Amino acid sequence: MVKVTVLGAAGGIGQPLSLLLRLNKNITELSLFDIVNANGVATDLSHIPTEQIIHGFVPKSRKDVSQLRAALQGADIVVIPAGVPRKPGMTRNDLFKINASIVRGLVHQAGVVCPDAFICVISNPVNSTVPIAVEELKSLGVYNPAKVFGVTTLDNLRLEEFLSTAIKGATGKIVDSADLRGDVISIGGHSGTTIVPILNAWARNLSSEKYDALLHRVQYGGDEVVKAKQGRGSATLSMATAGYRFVSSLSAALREGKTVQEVAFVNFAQLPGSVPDSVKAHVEYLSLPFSLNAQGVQFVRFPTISANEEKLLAVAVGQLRQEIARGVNFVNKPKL
Ligand SMILES: NC(=O)c1ccc[n+]([C@@H]2O[C@H](COP(=O)([O-])OP(=O)(O)OC[C@H]3O[C@@H](n4cnc5c(N)ncnc54)[C@H](O)[C@@H]3O)[C@@H](O)[C@H]2O)c1
Ligand SMILES: O=C(O)C[C@H](O)C(=O)O
Repeated sequence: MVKVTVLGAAGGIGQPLSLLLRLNKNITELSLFDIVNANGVATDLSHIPTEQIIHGFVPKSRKDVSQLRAALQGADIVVIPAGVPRKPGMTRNDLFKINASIVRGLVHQAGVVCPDAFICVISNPVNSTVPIAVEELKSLGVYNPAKVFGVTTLDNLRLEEFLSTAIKGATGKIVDSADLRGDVISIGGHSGTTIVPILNAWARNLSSEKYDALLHRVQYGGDEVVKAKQGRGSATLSMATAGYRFVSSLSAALREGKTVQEVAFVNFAQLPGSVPDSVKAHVEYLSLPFSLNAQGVQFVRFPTISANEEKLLAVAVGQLRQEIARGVNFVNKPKL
């Protein structure tokens, strides 16, 4: 049995993500929570014939946590796309003021109700909201580094798709983006220069101009969507696809007992792995590839990277340090 709870299920990401999760046979129960309309979304999805149990939960008042707790009861996986998205001209860090408290409040209840669950944070700024989740779980004494993730899968989807397109443009070769999965990966964080695409031998297909264009597109793919949506939000459908890819991997690990390979933003400091001391000296969090089973992350693998990618990572780490510290301080600031 695998129960998934989506917090923010009625939103632009929440709805298509919930639809995809509704169709996944490894997920036996789907619980949808939002401050608005989660019952409507759950009722709509409940008409799709599957064996899955589905329920929607909406708070009865501003202070009511009973519905959130009911939604979280028995959850194996908690996915959090709750919060505000960007508008043109904003950075992800501009969302901190609102989303930090939302994520902290939701993770607090998850830590109380389902402390063993996998926690998957989608809400931005991921580089700060994940440290917030971690510090909140630490304060409750239920933190398990093997089970808390920032969902950076969209950076990998973008890299696979944009690289496949760039190779076709540069060489005429057709490379199915599915064949790039796992071979090219975005590491680092989830914003601008903190995103570091690792291309392996595929880099040889691109001139330096084409490489620079690809790098910019992967690092600023989010801005491309925000601009195109003209004030009506940020990536939702591609993000739902990305979130689904990540959650379906976790579900397969839980239901089928598989060991899966995934990439996400993790606190690697206490996890077994091959992260070099030169990186560990600066940050405790990075998006990195890892193997995962039903107990969580088993081994974090630091990929082989080129000299140029090393330089990009140094820039990423400098920026990440500040964004991680902002999240940590938000939870640990002294109470006045
Ligand atoms: N990690 C990524 O790669 C990635 C990609 C795209 C978007 N995002 C982020 O995901 C978040 C959501 O984006 P969206 O487009 O779905 O926004 P949206 O506004 O369409 O949906 C957000 C939903 O969250 C709900 N919500 C707000 N406060 C809540 C609370 N306390 N409890 C439960 N639900 C609450 C809202 O009612 C709304 O339905 C944004 O922060 C966005 O920046 C992250
Ligand atoms: O760009 C955003 O604000 C949303 C998301 O983080 C993305 O990468 O598309």
